[in-house]
Amino acid sequence: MPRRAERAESFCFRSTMLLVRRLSSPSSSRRWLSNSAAPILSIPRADIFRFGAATSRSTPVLHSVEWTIQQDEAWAVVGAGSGEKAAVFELLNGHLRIYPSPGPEGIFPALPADPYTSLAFVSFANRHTPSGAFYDVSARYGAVRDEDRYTLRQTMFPETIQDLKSRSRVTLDHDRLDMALFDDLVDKMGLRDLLDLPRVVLSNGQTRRARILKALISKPRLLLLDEPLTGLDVGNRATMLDLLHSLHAQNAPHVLLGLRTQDAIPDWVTHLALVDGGTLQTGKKDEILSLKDKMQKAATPEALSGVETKKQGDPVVEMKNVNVAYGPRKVLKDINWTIRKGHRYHLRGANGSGKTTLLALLTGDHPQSYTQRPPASTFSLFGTPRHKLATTSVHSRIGILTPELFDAFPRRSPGMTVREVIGTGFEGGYVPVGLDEAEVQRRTRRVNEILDALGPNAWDPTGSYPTETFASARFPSLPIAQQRMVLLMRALVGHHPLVLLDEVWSGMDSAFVRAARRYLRSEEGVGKDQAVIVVTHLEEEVPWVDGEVVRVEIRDGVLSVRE
Ligand SMILES: Nc1ncnc2c1ncn2[C@@H]1O[C@H](COP(=O)(O)OP(=O)(O)OP(=O)(O)O)[C@@H](O)[C@H]1O
Repeated sequence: MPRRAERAESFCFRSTMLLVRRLSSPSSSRRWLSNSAAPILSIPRADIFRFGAATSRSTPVLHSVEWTIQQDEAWAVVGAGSGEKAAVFELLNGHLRIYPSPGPEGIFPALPADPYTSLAFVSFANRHTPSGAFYDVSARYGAVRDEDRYTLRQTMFPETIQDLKSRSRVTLDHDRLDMALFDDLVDKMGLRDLLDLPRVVLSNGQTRRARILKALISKPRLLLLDEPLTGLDVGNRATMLDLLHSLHAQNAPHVLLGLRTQDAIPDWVTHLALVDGGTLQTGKKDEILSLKDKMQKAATPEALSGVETKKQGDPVVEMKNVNVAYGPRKVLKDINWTIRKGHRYHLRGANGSGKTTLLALLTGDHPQSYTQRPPASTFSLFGTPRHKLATTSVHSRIGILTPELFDAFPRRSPGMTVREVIGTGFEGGYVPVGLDEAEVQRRTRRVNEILDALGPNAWDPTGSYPTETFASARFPSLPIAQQRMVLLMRALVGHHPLVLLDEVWSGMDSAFVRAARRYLRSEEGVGKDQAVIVVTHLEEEVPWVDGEVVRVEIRDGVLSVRE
């Protein structure tokens, strides 16, 4: 019997078709595509430059691009480097210069004269926080800012809220607004129960579905979705793919996906655009797949010795009967879990099942981490009851990378250098600290060691990116995949007793993932005196294989541990 939440979040193809009929019904105020026979996209043959870069002297971002998308085709852009895939989406969003110029008719023959008013772009490959400003990772648990109180429903219609108006990326055209469509999509995307909760409390997967919903209710003609499945659990992936397929089949809207080279390609995708080394190979799926296979080397983990999964190793964390509830809403229920030194854990569970909440307890960021006390419950970290530890002391003993930390990490221009960012991992803070000379030397050695292991040597295919250039680059100026890698180095640099890695692979292409997995499997990466928890929905992203890893699963807030 499927669980209630699963039933609520699943939908059948038939009901999707009803929805699609609504999306494409004649009562819709506008037709989806202004010219029904013309291609969606047409770039005859061109080089692509940044605006301001001289054509004669600069290297194009993408060269010799030749790409046509017909209305009955379904395309995915597959990127070996997320920076390069991002460049393709920049091109489609009109942020790059096309040479020779496509002329007044532009590159979207089937879209209206100003195509960008009918195109929506949602990316999960890149962070979407607009400024480099710091925000509080724990805001979700305390609703510290006024805007954190806005419900999901309110943020869907920002024009109803004065101070959200100016921040809305997707502006809703009232002419196109269709409440029946909104209601249908809310049900099909399993968001009904969440509509009146503050937007900030939504889990990652819930937030991602909400962002796609927001784009769809603006009724774009063309929907660009970069890595839409990132962070979605297996059930929600299938649901989302079915929905996108049905919408695409009716051109309501036409959907173009962005995928990483290691991602599975949906069956209904007919054509691929493979971006690699500044070139874009376009064509039928099978032809391009054979090229892709050559690029993607097998990433099967090597045999590993020394990792324990038996009930040995001193406890790093002990949880007995730990609970988290918001009023009547119970999110974690009687959690019993001993996390031990030397053990590697794979934590999984459907979207909204409680994984992030559990991690927020472990980092001490969740206010209810204080309230877990005997006799009702026990919660100790590093041998001390949590309520007797200062949160900063907890932070200084945990190496961590999560989507929330990735978004929150300061990026105000010009920002810290890569070396400085990695160095902040020793203390777990966000800024470098003053130290005595011996400690500076020790830390410098360790930072150099990790830069050798996970810097450009490990993932730059050209071999021409000096580690020192990378180390002194400004963190905010790096492409997203490299920023993730730097924050992974920050999480591992201090050899902390507990390492928490939540969805660290999103936005990372296969070369980065291979390098990171290899390092995590080595003694230099994480030692026998450390416990590591990896959170991912995808088995292939777990660095360890059966026998090396303890499987931990949360279902609706109930945790089970399989040693
Ligand atoms: N302050 C809050 N009030 C009410 N519900 C909350 C609050 N904070 C979190 N929740 C709910 O708790 C549940 C667990 O959220 P959590 O982020 O831990 O899920 P998750 O397993 O990490 O999901 P995902 O895989 O999508 O990241 C969600 O349904 C979320 O909406």
